[in-house]
Amino acid sequence: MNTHLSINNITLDVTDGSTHRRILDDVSLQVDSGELLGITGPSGSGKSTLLAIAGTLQKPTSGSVTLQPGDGQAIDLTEYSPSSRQAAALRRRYLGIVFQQANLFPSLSILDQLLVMKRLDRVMPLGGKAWRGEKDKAHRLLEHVGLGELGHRMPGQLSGGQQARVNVARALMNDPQLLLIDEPTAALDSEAATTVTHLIRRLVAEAQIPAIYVSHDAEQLAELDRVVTLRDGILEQKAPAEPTLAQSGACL
Ligand SMILES: Nc1ncnc2c1ncn2[C@@H]1O[C@H](COP(=O)(O)OP(=O)(O)OP(=O)(O)O)[C@@H](O)[C@H]1O
Repeated sequence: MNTHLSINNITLDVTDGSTHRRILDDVSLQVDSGELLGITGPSGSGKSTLLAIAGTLQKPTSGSVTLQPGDGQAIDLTEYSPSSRQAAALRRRYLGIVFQQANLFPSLSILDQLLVMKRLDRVMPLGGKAWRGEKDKAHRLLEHVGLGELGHRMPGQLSGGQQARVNVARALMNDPQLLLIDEPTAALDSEAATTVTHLIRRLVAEAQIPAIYVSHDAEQLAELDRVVTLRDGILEQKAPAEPTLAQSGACL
C-alpha cells in the first residue's frame, strides 16, 4: 500500500515585537512511499520549522500537509492546534519523529526507552498479552538496528552512534506512516553517521513510508534518494535539465 506525503503551499509568517517575518514562503513538496527526501540549506532557512509543521508541532499561516495512507482517508496534519489532544493523537498514530538529541531517559534501560511511551499511552497490565506483544516488538526493533544484545544496558553505556540508533528504533515503535528526522547524525563521526543514515534508508525502504531527513552534512545527504534546498524559507528550484537529443527530437 502506497503512503504519500504532500506539502502544499506552506507559508509561515511570524511577528516578533513590531517586526513581521516570513519564515516559510509557499513551500510545496511531494514525498513518495519508501522515499527518503533530504532537506538542506543554510542555518535559519526554515528546515526544522518545515519539519515541525509536517509533524503537527507548529501550525502554518497557510497551506496544508496531507498524509495519504495507502489504505485509508487522507489526513491533514495541519488541521489541529499543536497542543490539542487531536494533534497528539495524530502524532501517536501516524508519525515517527527523530530529533537530533536522542534525549534518552538516563535511568531507563535501552529496552524500556522503547516501551515507556506505550506505558504512558495506555494502561496495559504488565505481563498481559498486549504488553508481551509490545515487548517482543521492542526486542525485534533493537535487533533490527543492530542492538539486539544491548537491551539491558543504560544509555550511559552506549556510544553516540548506538544512542542514535535507539533514537531511530524508538520512533518506529508505533509503526509510523511518516518518518521525520532532524539532523540525527550531527553529533557523530563520519563512520557512525553513515551507519545511522544507511540504517534509516533501509528502514524507510522496508516500511515503504515517506520520510524527510534534515541535514547540513553533504556526505550523509549523498546517501539519500533526493535532496532539496531551502534558502530564506523558499524552496530552491533546480534549473530544468537540458533536453536530451532524443527528447528534443533531433535527428543525427
Ligand atoms: N514561531 C516562531 N517565532 C519566531 N521565529 C521563528 C518561529 N519559528 C521559527 N522561527 C525562526 O525561523 C527561522 C528558521 O528556523 P529553523 O530552525 O527552521 O531553521 P533551520 O534551517 O532549521 O536552521 P538550522 O540549520 O540552524 O537548524 C529562524 O530564524 C527562527 O528563529
